[in-house]
Amino acid sequence: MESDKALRVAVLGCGSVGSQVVRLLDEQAADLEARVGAPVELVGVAVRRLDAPREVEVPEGLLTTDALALVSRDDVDVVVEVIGGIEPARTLILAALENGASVVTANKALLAEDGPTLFEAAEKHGRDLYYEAAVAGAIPILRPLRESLAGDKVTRVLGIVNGTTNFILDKMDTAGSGFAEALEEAQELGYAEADPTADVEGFDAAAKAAILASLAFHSRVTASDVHREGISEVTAADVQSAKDMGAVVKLLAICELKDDAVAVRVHPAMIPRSHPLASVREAYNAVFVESEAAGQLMFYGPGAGGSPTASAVLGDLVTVARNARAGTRGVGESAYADRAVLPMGETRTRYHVAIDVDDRAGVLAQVALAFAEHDVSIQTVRQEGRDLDAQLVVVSHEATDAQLSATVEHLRGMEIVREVTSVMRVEGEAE
Ligand SMILES: NC(=O)C1=CN([C@@H]2O[C@H](COP(=O)(O)OP(=O)(O)OC[C@H]3O[C@@H](n4cnc5c(N)ncnc54)[C@H](O)[C@@H]3O)[C@@H](O)[C@H]2O)C=CC1
Ligand SMILES: N[C@@H](CC=O)C(=O)O
Ligand code: NA
Repeated sequence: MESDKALRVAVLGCGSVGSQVVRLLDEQAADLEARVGAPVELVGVAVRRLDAPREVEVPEGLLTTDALALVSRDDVDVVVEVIGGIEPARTLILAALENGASVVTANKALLAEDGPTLFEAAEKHGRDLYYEAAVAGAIPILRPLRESLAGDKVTRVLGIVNGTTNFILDKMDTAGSGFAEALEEAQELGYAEADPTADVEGFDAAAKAAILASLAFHSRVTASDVHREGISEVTAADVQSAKDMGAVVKLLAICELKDDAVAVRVHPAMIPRSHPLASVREAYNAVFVESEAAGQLMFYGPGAGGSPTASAVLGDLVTVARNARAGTRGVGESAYADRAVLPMGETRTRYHVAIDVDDRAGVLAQVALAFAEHDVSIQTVRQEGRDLDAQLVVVSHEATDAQLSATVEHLRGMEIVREVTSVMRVEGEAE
């Protein structure tokens, strides 16, 4: 790119995020030009259907249904990929890089599945690949990990990284909404993925956890390395059980460095209401980063939605444009540490278990014995009597996940246990 020449941008996909990118490119044109030092010009928008209703008016002549032809044009400097999914997004990004364009993408699914192929292509062709929007929407979290903390040793990343599930859990907790009703609202607000199963079953959060862990621990972590549980099995009883013990249910992504290995997991967990993550409402996200020298850092903001996500895309676009004008590239992949991935069974967690039992003498002792047999120590027990049965709510101390799940299986097989009504991990001490 010559110093006074416009930076020419192609946008792939004009849905929730793409339409807001197109809007901001138009509305902020003067400021973008001043910040980059050259005009930022939209030269094409690839869509699936020319006549589909859109949230933004795309200038005459810019729409095309041939995304491959658009990225293959020799006058495109940057391709913004906001189609999502694996294919054709991967083919289009690789074609763009091969053709000499830099790429800005929000596609966590692709980065978590096949990031190395994209990074290697960017390296090979000497182009930038930026993806701040892929994790926690508008929140600047990848750039801090990649750049600001590059001199520190990150040991843990913990957060709420999926807006849709946080929105649903929040509505279940505060408004008593049903799951389906809350999901529909999240979809209407543009938070959910094209297939909301990706949100609800934790795939989206797992992809983000893989990206966070790769950057934090300088090692390649893919979606398949992440232990994943979604929120489809979180019941109103779990939400109530959490309430009863002064806690709230959140879908957490937890990336930890254990000696030289990494442990990465996504699952619902109960956290105390006094914990900072408990106050993360609606589609907001929050990420805690712990590092040796800096200590604890917290990043908070809108984690989903077209406009917040477009903010992160535009930020990357400005960076890529500045790099291009300076004839340089930003930092590439840093995956020099080839770390093993710790199996979930070896990860240390705590469990909350609610059990319906016969209300008779010795029951509590038998339940305590079941925990002891698996070497799991109990932190608290609460008992509520009913007519002929009782509910015991046990919160364990930390043990391996394998010990804890074996304890639950043991309880399920006991004659005095009528039903295990709620099992959930517990995270975070009250702050
Ligand atoms: N919506 C959000 O809050 C966030 C979304 N993202 C990511 O941003 C990307 C886009 O997400 P959304 O805008 O929400 O999805 P969306 O489903 O609203 O938009 C995607 C658009 O791409 C179009 N498309 C599909 N195949 C195409 C093709 N071959 N050529 C041209 N257009 C095609 C679809 O018709 C649709 O309009 C995804 O990777 C998503 O994971 C990231 C952060 C937040
Ligand atoms: N579907 C995602 C969108 C942002 O990444 C979410 O709900 O967080
Ligand atoms: Na982000």
